[in-house]
Formats: sequence, structure tokens, C-alpha cells
Amino acid sequence: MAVFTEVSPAQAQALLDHLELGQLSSLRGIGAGIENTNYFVDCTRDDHLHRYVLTLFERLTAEQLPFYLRLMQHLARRGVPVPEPHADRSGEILFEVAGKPAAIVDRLHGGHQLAPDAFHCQQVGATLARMHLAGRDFPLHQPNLRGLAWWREVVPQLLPFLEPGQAELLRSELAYQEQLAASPLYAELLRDCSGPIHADLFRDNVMFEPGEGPGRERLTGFFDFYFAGVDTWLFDLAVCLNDWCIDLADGRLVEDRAAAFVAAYEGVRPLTGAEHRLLPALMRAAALRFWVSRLFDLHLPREASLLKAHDPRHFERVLRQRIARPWHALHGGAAE
Ligand SMILES: Nc1ncnc2c1ncn2[C@@H]1O[C@H](COP(=O)(O)OP(=O)(O)O)[C@@H](O)[C@H]1O
Ligand SMILES: N[C@@H](CCOP(=O)(O)O)C(=O)O
Repeated sequence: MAVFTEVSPAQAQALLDHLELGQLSSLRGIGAGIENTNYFVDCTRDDHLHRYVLTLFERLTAEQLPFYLRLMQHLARRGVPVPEPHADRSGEILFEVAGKPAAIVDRLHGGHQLAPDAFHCQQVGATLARMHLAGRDFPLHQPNLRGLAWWREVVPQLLPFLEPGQAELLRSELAYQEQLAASPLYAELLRDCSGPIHADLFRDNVMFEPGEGPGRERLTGFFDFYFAGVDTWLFDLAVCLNDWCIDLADGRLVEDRAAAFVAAYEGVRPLTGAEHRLLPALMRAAALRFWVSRLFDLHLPREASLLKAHDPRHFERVLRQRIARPWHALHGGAAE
């Protein structure tokens, strides 16, 4: 069940008319979502088929949405492959459909690559760096709402649900991250190497389509920007490494994939000395972020939440791995 709000063909057509996008030819609810209602919308205009995604926002409000939608628009207009929200004649990109805030964005081609190799990682790494650079002049600001301030607020609420060993790990990692955030090196990162980040660029938020030759799929875009915020670029990279470049069974880093990812990223935007030094610490921060949010969704679900909780144990394992075997991209991926 992922279509939380039904949209009729007439309601979809009314929005297409307003945006002058053409004649509806097909409207299909998308089963995969867990946060929003999504529909594939196909329509014809000038004798051509155009494919869009209509999203009805079930959780985010009309006040919160401009940051995400304007960021997607900004990036798309700078050539970063992300779905562009469609604007009406007055430039508005947020509408109301069936009583919910709604937007129509371009549909990306292809599907997810859930078993990536080094070649997929290179493409995501290079595109991530391009996205970071393209976001530098984005004028809107919203902090990463799942950052240190949020961990500080929710960790005490989570501790009673945990076994002693887990509670100790959560407490000590938060203390480690507090110390890191107060360090001069981190201040340098915030000053020189931060901007809008995706903050949730997992395997299921990137599309690939078949390309020339076997295994040569081509990245077609990043989507699902609804955890985006302003934070360090290195945190975004760390989130990716912890998903694209690990063995999902035990959280171990797969070093050839991680090295390929970082090398491709650095082919577009070389990491600074401070970033190289802080990468292991930020990989811990990125693991902590998703351990905390998964614990939160499991133990303290928001009222009327639509979220289906993911397994928190996975990111507990990832965090333990990152602590036990810090990874330094600088030294050819050698673990300490
Ligand atoms: N712009 C898009 N282009 C192509 N497919 C999309 C697009 N947006 C969403 N989808 C499809 O819809 C599914 C659910 O979208 P997602 O943003 O993950 O929803 P939710 O935020 O509810 O989890 C995705 O897995 C993908 O298959
Ligand atoms: N990637 C997060 C969950 C966010 O869900 P999404 O479907 O909106 O990307 C996790 O794995 O915990």
C-alpha cells in the first residue's frame, strides 16, 4: 500500500492543464513509496509522449517544500540529472491536489541498481561532486534536519529501548561526534566545504538505464530530495560510501568500490586536506545518523506516520565496522 491519497484522472488532468503539459494518457499509482503518494503520469503533447511523476506530499507541509523543490529545479537547470519540478506561468512549482501539497516532476528513465559494482559507484561519485558544485549558489537555506542537533534531542529518548551495550555505543558515539563538531578542523569543513546536500543518496534513490555493452548501465539521475539540507559535502559522501560501498550482510566496507567512488568524486572536486582527515569520522557520523533515525522510527513512530521502519541493527553494524576499521581514502583505502 503506497498510494495513500487517491487521485482521479480528472484531478490529474486539471493540473496538467494548469501547467500546459498536455493530454493525460495514463495515470498509475506507484507501489514503492513509503512517505508520499506517487503516480506515474504519461501525457501527450505535440504528438509526443511525455512522462512525469506526480507526488502528493503526505508528511511535508507547503512551508517546508520550497527548499526541496527549488533545489531540484536549481540543480536540474545547471545540468545535474535530477527530476525538474514543472512550473506554471507564474513560476509556481507547488500545487494542491486532493487536498495535499503536490508537484509534478520529470520521470527519470531506468531503475535502481541494488547490486552496484565499481562502475556504478564511479558514476554516482562523479555526479555527487557535480551536484555539490552546482549547489554552491543555491540561495535558500535549511539545515540538515537529521544532523547533530536532532541526534542530541532524540538519543536520550532512545536509550531506554536499548540493551546496555547498544546504549553505551550510542552515548559514546554521540559524545565523539559532539567533540568532532567542536573541533577547529570541523569548523574549517563547515566554512569551506559545505552547501546543499542530498543526505539520503542510497541505492534506491538513484536510477540507471541499460547502456552500451553488458554491465554498462548509465546513471540517469538522483531523486527523493526530501531529506536534503545544508551540511558538509563530506557528510553526503560518507552517507553514500556507507550504502553503495558496503557488504549489506555485515556492513563491511568493500574497498575497491569505495576507492572507485572517492576517486571519481575527486575527479570532479578534489577533497581538501581537512576532508581527507575527517572522512573516517564522518563515515561514523553517517552511520550514526541512520542508526538513530531507524531507532526513532521503530520505537517512537510519529503520530499518523506512514513510515515502515527499516531495521536499525543494520546501521548499528555499520557503525561498529566504521569504528573498528576506519577507512582513509588517501592511503589507497588501507584500513588503520
Ligand atoms: N522522478 C522519478 N522518476 C522515476 N521514478 C520515480 C521518480 N520519483 C519516484 N519514482 C519512483 O517511485 C518510487 C517511490 O518514490 P520515493 O521518492 O522513494 O517515495 P517515498 O518518498 O514515498 O519513499 C521510487 O522507488 C521510484 O521507482
Ligand atoms: N534511506 C533511509 C530511509 C529513507 O527512506 P526513503 O525511502 O525516503 O529514501 C534508511 O535506509 O534508513
